[in-house]
Amino acid sequence: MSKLSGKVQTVLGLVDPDQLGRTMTHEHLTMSFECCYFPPSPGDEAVAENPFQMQHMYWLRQNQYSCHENLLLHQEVGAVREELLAYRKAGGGAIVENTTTGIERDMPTLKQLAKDTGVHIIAGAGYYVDCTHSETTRKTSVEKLTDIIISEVLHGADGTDIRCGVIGEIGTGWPITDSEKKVLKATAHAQAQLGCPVIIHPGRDPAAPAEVVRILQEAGGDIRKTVMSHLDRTIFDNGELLEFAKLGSYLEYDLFGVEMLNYSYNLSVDMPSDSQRVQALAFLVKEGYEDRIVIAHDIHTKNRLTKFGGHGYSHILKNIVPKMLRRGISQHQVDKILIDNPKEWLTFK
Ligand SMILES: CC(=O)NCCS(=O)(=O)O
Repeated sequence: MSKLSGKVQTVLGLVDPDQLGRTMTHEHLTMSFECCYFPPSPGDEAVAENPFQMQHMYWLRQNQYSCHENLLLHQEVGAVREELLAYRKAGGGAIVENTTTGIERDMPTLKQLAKDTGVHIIAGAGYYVDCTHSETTRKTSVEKLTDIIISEVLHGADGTDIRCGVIGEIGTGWPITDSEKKVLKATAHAQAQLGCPVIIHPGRDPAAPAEVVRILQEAGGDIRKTVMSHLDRTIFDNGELLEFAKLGSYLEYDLFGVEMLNYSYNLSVDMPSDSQRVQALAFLVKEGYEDRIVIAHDIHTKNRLTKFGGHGYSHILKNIVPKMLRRGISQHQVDKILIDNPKEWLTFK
């Protein structure tokens, strides 16, 4: 049995799973999303150059990916520190920081934030989507990628001795590219050796989550210990959702706070509102999946911080939990979603 077994690995070291408390399973505290810049519509260029003004706030909320500066979350460490202190005050205990190689993971800053705020921070190992893979990553074998991921968990990431406690978010698009398939296989191999949690960013197609599960399973991954992220922008039909749920992964609704008319990355998608997200949770609970649901905000742009008029990391605790209770999800079920399920997932086998 490894020394990780039965523990959760935070950036400050191993902790007893009961110490975590309420946990957001998919956030970012410092990262760059420049890789996914989406040019503004003709005529909007001037606003996009100077978006952080009251009269531009609605535009920014609707076009968060069309402004370079908005994508540089790593410039806001001070604001994030304040937010984490507020998150603790609101009853939060832990945050899974999903920034992987390709979107500027910053392990020393995560460690400092954990020290400064008392929030348990669990960092992610592995690689983001194909367009962020370096030439070296593309040429690296599955075996070598597996070794790198394992080393990020056992010894530390990015030349530090600060260790990751989860693999992911592992980025995939649609269709899944060869390089992404290689990373998925390495993820499954590493998970089989470490008994660790995994979290996946699927492509924007209803078939994408199940295809990822198939690849992981074939490579020996543990689907019961895997979170499928971003279901709110990926599977819209309740029948398809139940079909996917049967495969056994954790089901993550992680875009709480995002309400937009046009989803730049897939205009055929109608991004749900927070009310619709709560309806999806209530549906899954009614269908017996209360042990498999996890939730978060996936904050990855500046405009979503309270400093810039956004909802911040405490939105779920302050606003969504009361709404869940009003829509028939019991306090016991809320606690499962926020405390017990993340704890089970994050504990090494
Ligand atoms: C950082 C990240 O991957 N966020 C997800 C954005 S998406 O629009 O839900 O794909």
